[in-house]
Amino acid sequence: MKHALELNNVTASYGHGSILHGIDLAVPEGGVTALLGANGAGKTTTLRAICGMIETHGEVRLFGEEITGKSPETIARMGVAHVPDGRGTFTSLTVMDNLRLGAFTAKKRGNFQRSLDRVFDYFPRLKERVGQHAGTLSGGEQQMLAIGRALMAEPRLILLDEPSIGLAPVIVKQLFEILDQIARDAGVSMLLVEQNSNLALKLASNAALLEVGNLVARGTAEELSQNQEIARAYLGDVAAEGAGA
Ligand SMILES: Nc1ncnc2c1ncn2[C@@H]1O[C@H](COP(=O)(O)OP(=O)(O)OP(=O)(O)O)[C@@H](O)[C@H]1O
Repeated sequence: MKHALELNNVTASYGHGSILHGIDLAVPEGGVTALLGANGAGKTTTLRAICGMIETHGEVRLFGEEITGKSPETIARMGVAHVPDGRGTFTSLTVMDNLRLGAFTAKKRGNFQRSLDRVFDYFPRLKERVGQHAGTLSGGEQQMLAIGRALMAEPRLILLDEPSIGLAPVIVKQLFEILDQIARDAGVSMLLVEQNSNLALKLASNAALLEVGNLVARGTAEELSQNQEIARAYLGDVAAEGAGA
């Protein structure tokens, strides 16, 4: 199987003591992989390590090419788009200007209008609000904008950090349907960090579980859903009753 992303024995730190203790992880090309784990397990840190934002050792490969130690700008230009937790949109800029900034790394490779049309197809709400300041959007709209901005870069891999956080269940449902659509037809691979494990495992084809900086389980989303121990710890009682029964 071809991999969009591979992490081999990756350690990462914020300067004192390692947070990731030698993790191995793979994201198959064209699929969604969920990275699960409790608060503080190191999920966000893993995404930052992939993006080149923190000190990282071991081997990070993007479509086979080693990117360990490269700058965040280089990694972005190589096709990685990061949608951070907290969304990271520029609140004082309009929706359109945020989308323009997203296209910055795609200038040579892409077609601005085609990308914009595609983003508006996925998120018609953004088209209705092109002139509005991002800071005045609802939480769901801001998340749409963050994902739309990532798509403007025409990425090969999107790293999504807790897209569901702070959103009402009905908005989360809509958002995940669109993510599913994007994964199916945009030819992009995704690594999805989510606290909402049930939701993540429905969208993902593969999943991995982090516990305090160690990767303790990997497999298909179905395998992880069926694992009784994981179901008890991360998926709630109902799932635990169903798993392994
Ligand atoms: N900028 C930082 N400087 C120092 N330590 C940090 C920094 N950011 C995170 N950490 C530490 O790294 C560990 C992993 O944090 P991380 O944010 O990666 O976890 P997480 O799995 O994403 O958790 P959550 O689901 O709560 O966001 C935590 O112990 C945290 O305190």
